[in-house]
Amino acid sequence: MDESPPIRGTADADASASAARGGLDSVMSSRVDARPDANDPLRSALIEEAFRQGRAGIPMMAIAMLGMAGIHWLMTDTLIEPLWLLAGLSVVSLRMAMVVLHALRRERLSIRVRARMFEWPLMLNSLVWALLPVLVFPAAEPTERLALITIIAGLAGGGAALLAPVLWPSRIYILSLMIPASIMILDTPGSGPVVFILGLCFALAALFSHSQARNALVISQQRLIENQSLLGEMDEQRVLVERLNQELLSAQERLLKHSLKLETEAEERSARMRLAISVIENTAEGVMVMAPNGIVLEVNPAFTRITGYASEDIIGRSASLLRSDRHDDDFFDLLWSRLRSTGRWDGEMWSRRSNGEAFLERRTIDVVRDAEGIPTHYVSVFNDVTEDYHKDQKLLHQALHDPLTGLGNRKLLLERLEHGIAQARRLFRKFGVLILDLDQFKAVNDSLGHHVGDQLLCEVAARLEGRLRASDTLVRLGGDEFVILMAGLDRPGDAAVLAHELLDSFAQPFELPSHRIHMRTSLGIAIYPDDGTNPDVLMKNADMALYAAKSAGRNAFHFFRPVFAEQARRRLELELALREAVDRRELSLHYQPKVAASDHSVVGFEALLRWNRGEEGFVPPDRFIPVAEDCGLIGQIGAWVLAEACGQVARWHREGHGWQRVAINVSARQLAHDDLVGMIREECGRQEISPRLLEVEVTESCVMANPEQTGPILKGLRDMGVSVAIDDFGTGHSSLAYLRRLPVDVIKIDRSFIREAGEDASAEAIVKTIVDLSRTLDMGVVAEGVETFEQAEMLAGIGCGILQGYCFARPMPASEIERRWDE
Ligand SMILES: Nc1nc2c(ncn2[C@@H]2O[C@@H]3COP(=O)(O)O[C@H]4[C@@H](O)[C@H](n5cnc6c(=O)[nH]c(N)nc65)O[C@@H]4COP(=O)(O)O[C@H]3[C@H]2O)c(=O)[nH]1
Repeated sequence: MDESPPIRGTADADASASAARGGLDSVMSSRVDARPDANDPLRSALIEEAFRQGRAGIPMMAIAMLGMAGIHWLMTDTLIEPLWLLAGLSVVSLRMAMVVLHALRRERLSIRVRARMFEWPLMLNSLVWALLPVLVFPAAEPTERLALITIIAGLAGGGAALLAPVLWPSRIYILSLMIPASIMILDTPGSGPVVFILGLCFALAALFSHSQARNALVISQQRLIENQSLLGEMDEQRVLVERLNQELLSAQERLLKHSLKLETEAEERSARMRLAISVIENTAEGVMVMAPNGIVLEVNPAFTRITGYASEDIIGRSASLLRSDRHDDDFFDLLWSRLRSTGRWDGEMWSRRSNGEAFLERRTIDVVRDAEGIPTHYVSVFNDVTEDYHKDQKLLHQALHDPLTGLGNRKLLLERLEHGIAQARRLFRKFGVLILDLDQFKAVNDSLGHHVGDQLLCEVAARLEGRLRASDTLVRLGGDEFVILMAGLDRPGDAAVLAHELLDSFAQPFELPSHRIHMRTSLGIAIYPDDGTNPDVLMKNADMALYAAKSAGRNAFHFFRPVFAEQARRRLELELALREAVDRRELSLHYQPKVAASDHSVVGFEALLRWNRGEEGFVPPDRFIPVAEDCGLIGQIGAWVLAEACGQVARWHREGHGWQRVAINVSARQLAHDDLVGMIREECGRQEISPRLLEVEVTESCVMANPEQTGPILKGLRDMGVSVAIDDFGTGHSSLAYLRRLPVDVIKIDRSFIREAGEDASAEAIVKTIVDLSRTLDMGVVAEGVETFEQAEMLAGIGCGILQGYCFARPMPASEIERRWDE
């Protein structure tokens, strides 16, 4: 068989059809399938058509066979016809089986197999038909032959149409029917040659009509295929279009969603933008946006509020307009280099407002860059911290300065000391520390009130400051203590010069709004590095020098001497021992009688404190009482003295000695700090003795230092019945006006006057004056330190009623008193 025409696309379908119409050759060249797996839709369609037409032709074929065999068999009654019929029907069955098989398995079979399934049974069928004339004609009658050939011709004609889908098997089929029959009829008498020729002609006509039918079928199949292909393509296009439509729809949907999202985002962005703008507009911090060249592009209202520049005054101008002269170029170089390297600068800087006023701002500058990282803007956010700065400065000043005088305080002193020492060490210079303490300042404070005391301190501070160099430092340590640091000393003598000047400056009284006050001062001086190389040691040594100056009689200055340290050490030792002495009961009271000048009878006793340190013997009260006063032990000791003396008075009274008063000594500190009146009342209550049996001796200097404070206390004592005596009278500077007003019962003339009275007429005159004074003031008078009978006589002569002294008895323990006076 020839090659079947290739399947053409839609574009050349018409050309293919005309080619098919154009000639038998082209049609003949179409065959069912020459290649095993050729994917040939035309061939496939022709095979399909062949099977389809076969479904109608094959039953007809079976009927024709039955008819032919039946007719002839009835006439001849031989076995040939049944056998032929059997063979024929077998072939027909085979073809039918192929038809069914094809219908069922068509999809899985190749075109070639499908073609063979149709062609080969057809060839067998052709053979069966070719045998029929050969088997039947020799014995058949002429009419019978004519009838058979007519039927055969009919079958051949029908096959020409029905077998149009296949080419050569159809032609073989037609020729197999017509050629044997025509040949076998040739010897038929009469009509044989004519029928022979007619049979050949019919065979040719059948072949021709088969070609025509096939040609038409091929063309129609091709068109059908083309149409189907077109339909398929159309379907594909439609599917494609639908898919595209779907994609378009979903793209539209996505686009819609995206645009909605973009719209939402744009709305959100614009809302955020509005919010950001409103934040920037309303923030308390100044905001300034600058171009990379420093030109201001935008500012917010806070900027205007802080700097005073309205936006129209600053926008378009250089930000350097705000620059103050408080930073040098190095500052700004550092700022820009930090900004360039890190993208941000933050810190504090001084800027200038539009009115020229400098202000401190805490500023952050950020670099804004584009996608390529090139700076496009600088955004500066700042707030005015000038007020905070001034507050901090004020706090710092407060932390380092004395609020009353405005001078530096202890903290500043330590800072300056450290700095001064470091500097002196570096420059190999000396450095002076002068501690200054006002003499009797407490008296001013107590007598005139703290307000006046404060005024005095301010005046003192101002006077001291006026005497110092700028390089010196003056601080107030607290109370009435001042410290001067003298930097850059060449020799210690320079400090002495200043000390002299300062002492001299105190010669003039201080004029306060309501008072004129004479005030003196004492100074202690320590020199770096001679007297110490660290602040603590220098301060301690200067303090010791001050103590020495005060001990030496005040209104003086002292340089530190190592001996002071030794004295201080001993003092400290004494203090520690005294603390233990109280616990160890090393303290005791001795009693010295007071006698009547008239008959030397005992009228009372003075209780005098004794400290027996065992192996070291008795420590004089003059040594340890100032220590007890300084270290605060005097309160505890005084309470013990009071209790002990009251207890002794109670015992003596219980024992019926009948002695009168016992005097106890009370220090200035006890008067100032303890509730003396309450203590005595309580103690008398506890011992069940009358306060009238007690006398309190207070030194004249203590009373006169602060008569306003001591006056009420003494009055309280007197109101209770306690007798009040002024001790060491004549040594202090008693104001007669005060003395008159003070609630005093007894004046004790200091023993120094008594001692001198016998030798010095003026001393005797003083004693007489005091005695007269006491009489005038209606006070008792006691002469202490009476050592001789001459003194006793003289005192009795001038009217001194009571005498006390070694002349009569030394201070002695209570047991000794009892033993001597009981005798
Ligand atoms: N040269 C000489 N001295 C005589 C004579 N008669 C008495 N004295 C001494 O004179 C001092 C009198 O006491 P004061 O003037 O109150 O002076 C006392 C007093 O101010 C203080 N004192 C003594 N005991 C106490 C006490 O318990 N409390 C307080 N706060 N001070 C006391 O210690 C000072 C010294 O006391 P004392 O050493 O006991 O010295 C006593 C006494 O022993 C004499 O004829 N010649």
